[in-house]
Amino acid sequence: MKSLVKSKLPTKRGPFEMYAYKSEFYHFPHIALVNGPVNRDTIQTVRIHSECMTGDVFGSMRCECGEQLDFAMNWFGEKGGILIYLRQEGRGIGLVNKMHSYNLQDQGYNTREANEMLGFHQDARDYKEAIKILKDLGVYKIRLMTNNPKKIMGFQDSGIQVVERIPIEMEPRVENINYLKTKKWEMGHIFDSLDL
Ligand SMILES: Nc1nc2c(ncn2[C@@H]2O[C@H](COP(=O)(O)OP(=O)(O)OP(=O)(O)O)[C@@H](O)[C@H]2O)c(=O)[nH]1
Ligand SMILES: [Zn+2]
Repeated sequence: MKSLVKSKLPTKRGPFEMYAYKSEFYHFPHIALVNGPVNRDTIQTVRIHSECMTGDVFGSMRCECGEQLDFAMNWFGEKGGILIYLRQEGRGIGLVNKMHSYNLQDQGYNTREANEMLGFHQDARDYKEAIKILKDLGVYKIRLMTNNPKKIMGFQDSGIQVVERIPIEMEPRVENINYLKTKKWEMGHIFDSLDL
């Protein structure tokens, strides 16, 4: 996969190079923010972040995406690393369906049940395009910042080695504690440092 365009992006968190990639499945381009240097032998710290407009842009407290994005960008701005921003809004079901899911969650269903009631799989994502982007950037060994074991499994037989997992656990709030519990107990996410 080749990038469409690359530009400099100085941010409050540090200096990044921004790359845009055309996706086969999503309308908007995936983005990579790179604070280098990158070469084949260095182990890069990588965050694969799925778009969450409500959390990333509007500061929603229903999930912890916005805080995770801040955490990763602060880390990479300071110490170097790569953020891949995939346009998989709502775990791949899109913003409008995610809002329908929020209404079901307000009636007492959890985030997994709500997805299934809307006719979707509990998690409609895969990470193949992220792998292609990392290869284009020349990355072959990574520390992956995630609590989701499925993201690590996505790298099996990919030619990219995940040498370590870096947890990215945000302190729960009243608005998202049940959501985090569902992710832990029904969707297999790892939250070792949180009492959920
Ligand atoms: N369908 C749906 N999507 C949600 C909901 N809450 C957050 N999301 C989306 O979930 C995605 C983030 O996935 P998460 O399950 O929070 O975390 P993850 O990316 O699998 O794992 P981490 O790497 O540990 O953050 C974003 O695309 C959000 O828009 C929800 O209740 N329903
Ligand atoms: Zn979110």
